[in-house]
Amino acid sequence: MAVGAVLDDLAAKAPPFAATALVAGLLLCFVFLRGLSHKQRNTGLPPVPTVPGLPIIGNLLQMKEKKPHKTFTRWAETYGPIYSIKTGAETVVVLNSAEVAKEAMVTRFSSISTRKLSNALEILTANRTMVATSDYSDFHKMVKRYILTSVLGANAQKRHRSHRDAMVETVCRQIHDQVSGSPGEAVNFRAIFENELFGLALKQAIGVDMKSIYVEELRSTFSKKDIHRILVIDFMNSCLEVDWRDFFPYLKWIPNNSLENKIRQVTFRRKVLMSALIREQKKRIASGEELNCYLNYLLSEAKTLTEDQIAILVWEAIIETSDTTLVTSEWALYELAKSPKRQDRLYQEMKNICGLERITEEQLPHLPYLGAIFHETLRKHNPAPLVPIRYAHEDTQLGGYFIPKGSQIAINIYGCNMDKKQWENPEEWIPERFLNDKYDPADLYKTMAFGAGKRVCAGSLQAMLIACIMIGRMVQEFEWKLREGEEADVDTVGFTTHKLHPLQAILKPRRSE
Ligand code: HEM
Repeated sequence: MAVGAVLDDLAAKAPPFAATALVAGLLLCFVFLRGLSHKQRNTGLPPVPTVPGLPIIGNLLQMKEKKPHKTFTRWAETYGPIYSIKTGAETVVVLNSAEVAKEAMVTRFSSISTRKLSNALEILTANRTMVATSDYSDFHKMVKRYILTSVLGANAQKRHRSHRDAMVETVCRQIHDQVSGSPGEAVNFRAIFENELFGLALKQAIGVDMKSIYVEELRSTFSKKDIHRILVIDFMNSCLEVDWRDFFPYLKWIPNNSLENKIRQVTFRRKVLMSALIREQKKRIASGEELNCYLNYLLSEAKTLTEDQIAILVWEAIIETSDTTLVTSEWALYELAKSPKRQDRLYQEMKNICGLERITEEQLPHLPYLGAIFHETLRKHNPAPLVPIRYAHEDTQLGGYFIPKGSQIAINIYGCNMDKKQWENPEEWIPERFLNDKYDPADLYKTMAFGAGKRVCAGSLQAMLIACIMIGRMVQEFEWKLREGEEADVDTVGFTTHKLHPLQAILKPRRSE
């Protein structure tokens, strides 16, 4: 429903005199409290610069472009690295430089540790049960420890190594088959990698790569493709659902049934599918089969969690493994396919270190150019351009400005990585910039791509291992060239920055399988 229609509806429901008196009373209280709170809060710090907008709706109309990170970055050129906007009744402070972003994520973390979720995300994440969406609390610390110990930490990643190695071999084999079956035809790398990466996610999370499952509640058998759609794609698309009540919380009492029903349906299908997957794995575990997976770990170690909480946490590990690493690998291969010189440089680097052998994870520290390609891809094509919104739960300060309690904080990582003061020619993909002495090759956090501080991404090691090996192997095996007309195809789509159209590249094997 449009905002105007909502306001008309409200006016029609209230008797005119009562409504006028009520509005006047509320306005007086508001003016009085505002004055009072200003005096109470006056810290001597100036308020953040604001982007001018319209009454009631604020800057909403100026954000029609579906990529707010780009709009925010453009505004930073006029209003500076920190400014505030109004999205309806909400004040959002937007941070666009590494300096203020780090201040928010590290120095002022204690005042800005709480997530602000949209109505859709509250439902989709089962009231913040995921590590990534929970508020910073004992629960968050406990579940972050669980996912690191069982899946994402360095030791856990060693235990899951065979799954990663097997996945890379399967992807290579499938691409070789396709290239030899239809030489000269463009290959859709995403279609192949997406399926195998999802298989890896399932192995880490529930112990097996499921080919299909029967779900009693839906009286249907679902293929692996269906499972991927329900667990990953439907969720990602639903994250983008905009509920106008997010911008006008005081109107939350007005139902928005069509949106809520849609979201609840996505949540229901995920719930029953996850239950079916977990039931199946419990049978395996009961039959004595040893499964090194997150589900097994949570069932035996996380005694205080409910079954529903375990299902959400296991699903979280699946969805997070399946998406952002795919986005990064595809963009890196797009850039390399566009740049034969850089592709050749990477090939030579690997030849020097690996000889005729296939690249291994142990060799990664000796392949600085491959590392630079990974970091430059994260910088330019960051899969998570905006950190999930936080809000200041007490008065605080950022960049020398006063930030009142209740402000939402949008950390624009894309903006930080496009900041002309920090990066020379930020629009260009130049991996060589990371070969500079000022960067420690082992540092995973050369850009803000993984966030920072206590809520830094838990999956950065896994993302680096999978993406670097996948990029390296693809270049060891094939010469990559973009299909004609692909050069300008740089648009993105989705909650993470998926390439709008899958990369289509012509591949020439460098050696036979
Ligand atoms: C290139 C790939 C990835 C990028 C760019 C990325 C980026 C991010 C960012 C920006 C955050 C938010 C940090 C914050 O709120 O301060 C985050 C959080 C998180 N990420 Fe990643 N991520 C990636 C891959 C992964 C993978 C593969 C996993 C797991 C399988 C993962 C698991 C998580 C978790 C659990 C959190 C929540 C951490 C917390 O709230 O304490 N990420 N990630």
